[in-house]
Amino acid sequence: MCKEVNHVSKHYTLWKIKGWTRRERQVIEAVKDVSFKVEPGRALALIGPNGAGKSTMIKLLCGILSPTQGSIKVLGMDPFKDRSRLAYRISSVLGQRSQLWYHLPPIDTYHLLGRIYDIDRSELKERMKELIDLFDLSTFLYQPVRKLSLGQRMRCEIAAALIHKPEILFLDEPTIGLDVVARSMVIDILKDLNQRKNVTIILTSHDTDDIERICEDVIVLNEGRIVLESKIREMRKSFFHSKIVEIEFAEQPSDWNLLPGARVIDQNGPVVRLEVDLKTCDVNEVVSRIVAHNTVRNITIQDPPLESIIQHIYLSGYLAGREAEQNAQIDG
Ligand SMILES: Nc1ncnc2c1ncn2[C@@H]1O[C@H](COP(=O)(O)OP(=O)(O)OP(=O)(O)O)[C@@H](O)[C@H]1O
Repeated sequence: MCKEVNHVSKHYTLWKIKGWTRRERQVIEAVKDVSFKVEPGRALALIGPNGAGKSTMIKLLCGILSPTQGSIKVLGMDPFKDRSRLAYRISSVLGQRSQLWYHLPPIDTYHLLGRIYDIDRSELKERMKELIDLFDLSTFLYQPVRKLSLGQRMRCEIAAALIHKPEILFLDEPTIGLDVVARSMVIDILKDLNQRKNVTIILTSHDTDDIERICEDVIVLNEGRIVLESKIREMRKSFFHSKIVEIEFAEQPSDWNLLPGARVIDQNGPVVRLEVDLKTCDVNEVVSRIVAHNTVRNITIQDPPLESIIQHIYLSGYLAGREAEQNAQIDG
């Protein structure tokens, strides 16, 4: 087992100043009784709306925070207590915590990290060459980090995280703010690391494209609790109760003759997008009726985007959480 999280909760305590002399204690339950396991070599996405507890969970797994309750084992160690021993075997790229020295060029950070991780000089040279080629860093390797673009900096940051060949890589929003090219490069590299080098990846992202391209497993958090733990493929299957039909009419449609269960979600001139609820109607029947009454240029039938499934899960998780809280209040 690569990671085991057992009934973990994390509370933050805030003190609100009330007047001149009084302080009021406020406890924020960022993670509530969370348990899950991750096998080596997997790629797991932690997703959820703002404030769901994703970053807190990543910080708990890296040993930056200690749990208020419960226990965590990463590679057989307690990440908080064995943080320095574990640091040789894991790595993290967390948005606000840069490993790169701001006023120095990335190459200097790489040499420094080589010393920190006791990497042999010739091995470090070889490793740096590999990473510089992989992330295409050569043109800005000697420029101070403060002069790099966001995309260049993120590539340098991930390369720095990989210098000691970690077995697990934690990433908090690795593609945020990157342009299409830099983003695609980062995604391809992470995917490759996971699939070919067997590096376990745990990431948080708000981007469904990142999630689908890099990860096979997903945990959805909402208000600190797990609301769904699944393989992405299965999540798609079990939540797909609709199809999206895009029709390009030869001229403005006169009679769509829509069945109950089909609804227009978007229209742009002669191009119309319908959502068909598969529980109440048959997509083929919807299409045949439209074709029988109109001249049609093109039809495509697609699954709805992963984003809409995730929205649905957030909403149902949110409602279930609210219901549980209300029931607890009534019982109490
Ligand atoms: N250092 C802190 N002190 C107090 N409260 C905190 C602290 N860090 C996070 N929180 C609170 O804990 C909850 C979970 O925050 P967290 O950053 O883990 O969520 P998140 O899912 O990563 O959110 P986002 O998607 O916005 O980054 C939020 O209510 C947040 O305000």
